[in-house]
Amino acid sequence: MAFLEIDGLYKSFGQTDVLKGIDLAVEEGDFLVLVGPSGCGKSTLLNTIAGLESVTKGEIRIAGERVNELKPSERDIAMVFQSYALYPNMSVAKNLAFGLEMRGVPKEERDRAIQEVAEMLQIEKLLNRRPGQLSGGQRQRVAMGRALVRKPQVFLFDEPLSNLDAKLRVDMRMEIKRLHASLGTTIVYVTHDQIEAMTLASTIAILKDGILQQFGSPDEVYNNPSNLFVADFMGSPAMNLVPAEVQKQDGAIGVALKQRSNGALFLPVREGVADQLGDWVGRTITFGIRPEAVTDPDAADQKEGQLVEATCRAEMVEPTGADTYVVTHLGGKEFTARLRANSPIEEDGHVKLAFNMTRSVFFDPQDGTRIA
Ligand SMILES: Nc1ncnc2c1ncn2[C@@H]1O[C@H](COP(=O)(O)OP(=O)(O)OP(=O)(O)O)[C@@H](O)[C@H]1O
Repeated sequence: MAFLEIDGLYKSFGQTDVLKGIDLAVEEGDFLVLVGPSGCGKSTLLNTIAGLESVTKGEIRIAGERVNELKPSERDIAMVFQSYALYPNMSVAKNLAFGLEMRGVPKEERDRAIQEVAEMLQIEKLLNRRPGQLSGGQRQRVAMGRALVRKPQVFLFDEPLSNLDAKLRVDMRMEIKRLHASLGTTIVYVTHDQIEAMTLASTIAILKDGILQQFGSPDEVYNNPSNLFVADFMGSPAMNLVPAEVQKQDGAIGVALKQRSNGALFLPVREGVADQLGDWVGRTITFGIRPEAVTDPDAADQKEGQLVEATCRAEMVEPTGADTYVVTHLGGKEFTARLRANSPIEEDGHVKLAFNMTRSVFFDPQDGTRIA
């Protein structure tokens, strides 16, 4: 029995079906991130777990107990909202204490809990201020503190970092990760930011139009996407996903990617994939490979793979400091390779690339299902 279980969950608002049969289960101490584009139903799912929205059909269980009929206050959860939802007229200390006071926790115990949490979040010096006298990052800490003092069974976070600037987001992200590591409490966290999802999650649930697309570890969803949507959604810069014709050349099955100038680049597929692509010879599929799997032929992380080398035209070169992104044109689309910072690019703009076919994926272009 998992700690948090969601079985066949449906949620409709009037005629609008928002969640369409969600099944998932996480263990105690897991960090589950719900990710997906705007409007896919992430917040609605979180709100049903919190008890802020009723369930149309299906069941939610926490620690084996059905919670569908329980009020939010009876579920032993604490939620942190994007808007922080602090009481503007109360000091930080009072904001932290309020929930405990409502539950009748004695003053001494309250003070101890507040002190502990304030230290943990480094907000001891702010306890007498009001929310209006705090920066965005400090408000966010207080909002987290208010959830932490309650020591709930589950924390729910709804896009807690989206009002912060880029640098602060990264800092707070690390802080949340550290807190989770030290507290070990189960977390369900909503974001539309796939980098946040990758860095925080022990398990990721990717939603689209109220349907779960994939449920797995960050490594699984990144390296083994179950469909075209997940492949495209996860990763920045995005996976290269281009049309390619499956061909048989000299007995080898491979994909042919149209080049801008001269014909097509033929990439034989990795071992074990040829069988799955057999039925597709002569037809077009969607070929996917991440930019970091198209790189310098002698790059260290390429050693393990089945490499196919080719010379391509660098149409755009983007040095980022740590790496250099080279954009070429394959399959009629822009195609990005990630090279070392100092990789040689020939004077006529050509560059030698190694395609690590061990890391390639193949999709049905009609319905986006994974072929291999
Ligand atoms: N109370 C409501 N009544 C009617 N429709 C609603 C209600 N709440 C949400 N919806 C609709 O449900 C869909 C999912 O909304 P939800 O807020 O869960 O999406 P989300 O994935 O969290 O999006 P975002 O990232 O933009 O916050 C949207 O189309 C939204 O308009």
